[in-house]
Amino acid sequence: MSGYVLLEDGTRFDGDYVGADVHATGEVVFTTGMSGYQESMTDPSFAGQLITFTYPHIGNYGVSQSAMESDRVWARAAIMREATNREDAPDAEAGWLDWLTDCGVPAITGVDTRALVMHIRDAGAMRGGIFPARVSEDEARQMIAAEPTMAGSDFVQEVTPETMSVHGAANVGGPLIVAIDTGIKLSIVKNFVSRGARVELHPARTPASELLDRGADAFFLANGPGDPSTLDYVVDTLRDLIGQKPTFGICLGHQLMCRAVGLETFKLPFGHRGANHPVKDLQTGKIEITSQNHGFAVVGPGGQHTLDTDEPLRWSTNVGEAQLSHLNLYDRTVEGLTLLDVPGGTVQYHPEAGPGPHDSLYLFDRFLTQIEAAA
Ligand SMILES: NC(=O)CC[C@H](N)C(=O)O
Repeated sequence: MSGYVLLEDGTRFDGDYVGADVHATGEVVFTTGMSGYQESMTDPSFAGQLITFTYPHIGNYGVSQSAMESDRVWARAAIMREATNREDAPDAEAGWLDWLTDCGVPAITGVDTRALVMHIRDAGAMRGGIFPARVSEDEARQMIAAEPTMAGSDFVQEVTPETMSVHGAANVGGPLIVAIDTGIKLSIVKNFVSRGARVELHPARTPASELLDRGADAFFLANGPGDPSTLDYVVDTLRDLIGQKPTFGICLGHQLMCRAVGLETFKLPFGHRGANHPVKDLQTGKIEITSQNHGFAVVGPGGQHTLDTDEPLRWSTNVGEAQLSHLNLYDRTVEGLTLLDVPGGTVQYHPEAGPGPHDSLYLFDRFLTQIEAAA
């Protein structure tokens, strides 16, 4: 069956409709990861977005339960150059296209993804959709226009759980990490649990007083979808938590912690999504190849979107001194923050690497050591 991708600026790409026979609208973004298609589709940070895969052949090792980053697909659609439903790969429990269909998620193949990505690179990520050919371009345009823009949208409301859940065994004797679940990836939870920690995931609107009453050894701020500037309710909570116990934030959590200590966020033109982003640790000078998935970033302490220095800038905040810890070497945006007077830090990238290189797993060990030292 034929179908097409339409962007809000009228750009159209034709292809073959696969997966569920329904249309999808949202923000059209691209990821350069060469693997991890299932992890990306089930990462709650992709809520509200259609993923264009730059890797030209998707589905070649199937899907499996162990690659789920949450209990469902959050991305609204997959846009691909070529797709396969291969079911006989060593770890495959199902074929990629059968799985998308069962999950009710539409997808399109045969798309000139190179041209689509170059267009988004030049024009910026924008609203768009995929549609079966029976939907007229006029109807499609109206559906796209009815979609809220990503800037200004709070998608955390959509992905945050209604009730608290606990992960990891109580009898291991490890620390209790109390997390605000703005859409956490399961591989982050697994990284904490495999290091002996217990993790509580709390709904995003849980008041600080309740979180402080949990007897936490540390607080954690998760990844998640949408525009960080809409999440004042989490930032306010955080201001009460930072300084009480070691606090670590990843991606959306980094953006919210940076906001809590006085920095602002802005929308990147087309975002960072992939598993090959070089990041410099400003203290050691070491470069990590990182996994990334974000459309917003933190404005530097001097008000710059991109930093013209490799110095670990320091400035004072409401919780004492802070220091820039990491820098993106592609576009020189802020990649991390260390709090110097209270135990805490953040990274914009994904050390859990689900999917991606394992260069940054040390950050989980470092956090656990920090928790131990503060106990
Ligand atoms: N992976 C994430 O946590 C993404 C954070 C935020 N939604 C952004 O796009 O910048």
